Parts: sequence; C-alpha cells; structure tokens
Amino acid sequence: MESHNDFAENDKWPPRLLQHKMGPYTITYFGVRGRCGAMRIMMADQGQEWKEIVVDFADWMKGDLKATCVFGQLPKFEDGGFALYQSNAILRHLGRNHDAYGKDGKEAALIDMMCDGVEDLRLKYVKMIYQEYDTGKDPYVKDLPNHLDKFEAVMAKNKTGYLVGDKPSFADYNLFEVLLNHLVLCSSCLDTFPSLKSFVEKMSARPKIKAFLDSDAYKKLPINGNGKQ
Ligand SMILES: N[C@@H](CCC(=O)N[C@@H](CS)C(=O)NCC(=O)O)C(=O)O
Repeated sequence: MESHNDFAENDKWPPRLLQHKMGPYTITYFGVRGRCGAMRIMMADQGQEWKEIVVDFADWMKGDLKATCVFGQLPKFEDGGFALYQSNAILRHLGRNHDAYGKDGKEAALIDMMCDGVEDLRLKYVKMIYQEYDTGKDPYVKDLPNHLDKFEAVMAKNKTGYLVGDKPSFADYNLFEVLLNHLVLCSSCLDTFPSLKSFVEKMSARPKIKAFLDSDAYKKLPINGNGKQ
C-alpha cells in the first residue's frame, strides 16, 4: 500500500525530506539585513559558509529578476541547485539541514509556533518602519511590552535559555535577530524582561555569532531599506 507518511522511512528527527547534499548556499537579496538577518546569523552560528548576490534596487525595478521569483519578491535562497523563496521557509529548511528543528515532532510544532509568533512581531515592526515611522514609532515602543511579555513568559518557563528544547532552533535565531533590531529602536526595551535580556546576551556571546556581528559584512548593511531603524 502506498504510504502517505513522508517521514515513515526516517528513523531520526528532524526528517530529511530532501535527502540531499547541502549547499553551496547562496542568498540573493538587496543590500540590507531585512528578511535575511536571521538566516545569516543562523548560518554563521552553524559554521556554514554562503555566497551573497546583492541586487541593486534600480536593477530590480527593471523587472527581469522579479519575473523569475515565485512570489515576485526576494530573498531567494539556493541550496545547490534547489531554489527557495519566503524567508521563514528558508529558516525552516536550514533548521532541517542543520538539526535546529527540535528533537521530535512536538518540539518541531512548538518551534513552528514560536517562529510564527516572531513573524507577527516582525510584520508589526516592518509596518511601523516603512509606513508610519514618524507618527508610529512612539506608540509602537509604548505597546512593545505587550508583545515581548509573551516571549519572556515562554523563555522563562523553558529555563534552558532557548524558546524550545535545550539548543538554538531556527526560531531562536529569528527571535534573536528581531530583538537586536528592537534594541536599536529602543535600547531599554528589554530592561523589564530578564529572560529575553539574558537570551540576547547569551546568543550574542556565541563565538561564531559574535564574530559575525563584529564583521564588516554585517555592520555595513542597514537594518531596513528606507534607512529608518
Ligand atoms: N514573505 C516574504 C516577504 C518578502 C518581501 O517582502 N520582500 C521584499 C524585500 S524585504 C521585496 O522583495 N520587495 C520588492 C518587491 O516587492 O518588488 C518573505 O518572508 O520572504
């Protein structure tokens, strides 16, 4: 009988659905941190090299590359000959490739949940940055504790220093990157959230992350495409 369980032949978690040789990895994106910040930090921490193809916005506006992208947007991520779009799908792919997707199905589901929670916060942040920075920044910062407190509660409950399980998952890299951006927006935003503060300190101190955050490659890139931060 045909099996509809793609995981059936995997005795290990996470499932290696693609069963491929990893890499080389290539990111095609604009010259900003934007939606590639988290995946870059994750690859750096995993000791994984990648190539960057930086797209000039004027070239992008000509439309040729856009026409080849599944959703007409960047980033594009290539793993060897395999191309992917959508930044969170790319994070999940890296999670599978680098064993950063939990130890079992339940952890993987919780990691997905946390990543979606980070996405909700990122979307609010991006809307404020791109659509209403001048009038919206102060109310956004005022309301921020009502979003950060949810992550604080999860982090405090798990006690390992990570969102789920006892090592970083792709959701942790995603949260870490979004928190770094928020610390630029408001340097005191974590002062009332001890677990999140110590999470950021711990992630920042991981040697490969520290080296990446100190690199020119990271520092030269603006956080957002409109210069606001
Ligand atoms: N949901 C997508 C959003 C991608 C997105 O918004 N891409 C923007 C840059 S961050 C883009 O390509 N803008 C140019 C355009 O839409 O023409 C993801 O997470 O990758």
